[in-house]
Amino acid sequence: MPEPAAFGARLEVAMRARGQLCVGIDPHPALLQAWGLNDDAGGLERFSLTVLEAVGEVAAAVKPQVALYERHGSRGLAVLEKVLAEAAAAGVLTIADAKRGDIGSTMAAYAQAWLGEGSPLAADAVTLSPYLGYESLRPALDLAAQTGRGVFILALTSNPEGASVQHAGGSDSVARRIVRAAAEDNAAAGAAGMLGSVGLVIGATVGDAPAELDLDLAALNGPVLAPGLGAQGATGADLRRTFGPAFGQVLGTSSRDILKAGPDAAALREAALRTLEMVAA
Ligand SMILES: O=c1ccn([C@@H]2O[C@H](COP(=O)(O)O)[C@@H](O)[C@H]2O)c(=O)[nH]1
Repeated sequence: MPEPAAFGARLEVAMRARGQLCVGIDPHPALLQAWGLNDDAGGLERFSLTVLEAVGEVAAAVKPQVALYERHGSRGLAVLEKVLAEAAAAGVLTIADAKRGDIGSTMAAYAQAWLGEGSPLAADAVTLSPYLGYESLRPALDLAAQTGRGVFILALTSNPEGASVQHAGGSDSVARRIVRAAAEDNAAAGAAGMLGSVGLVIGATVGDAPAELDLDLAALNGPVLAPGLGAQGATGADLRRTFGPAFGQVLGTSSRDILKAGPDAAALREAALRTLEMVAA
């Protein structure tokens, strides 16, 4: 069977084959120190490539946290370019956690950077913030569709402060409108029986909010990236309770809880496998 081209289909195939786990690559200064690495570009590279080597064959995707590369300036971004290229060569999907969002003309430039063919920072998917208006993301939605890449749009974030914005609006909350808009984009693209490439971010920590806000995740027909496993306190049982029948669309994600097992690659891999078991249980 030829490899499906669109991101949603590629992610669905990876989740079926490997399970529903994305490992976050978050080179926090404290983790670099705990691994005996310098808080510089060299440390960043060693950290990131070790994580990739350890989990690249067991995770459905990896998610570099862009902020933690940006804090090292151009050298950090050069490391991120290398990590994205090595992940592609290793056959693991990449989600750049950049949370980009701006007016349309600037959004087009962000889209070219993270989703453009031949861009040194292009990932398989990027996280986007819709809080300048869902339609302001259109350049990224269009380019992702053209290049077979994907997006994850913040709907209900894992941090407690998110609710003040995302739950607002009564029975037709902000989050509900974002879910509906993403569903319409996936429906318009027609994913031929596979997940669409417009995904959402809904934290593993949000409890009953999807049901309380009447989010129609079946109609989304797209992937849901669920950060918050481990360090933020959420478990595999939380994922099942929060997402119910939509659990099959969910890609749980964990960073610090797995990364603290390093620098030994075998220990990192074991930590990822334990998290995978917890998600699957
Ligand atoms: O709602 C969100 C959106 C993104 N994140 C990001 O995921 C990781 C979580 O790291 P942990 O160490 O597993 O807590 C981090 O990069 C966040 O920026 C999120 O947590 N919540």
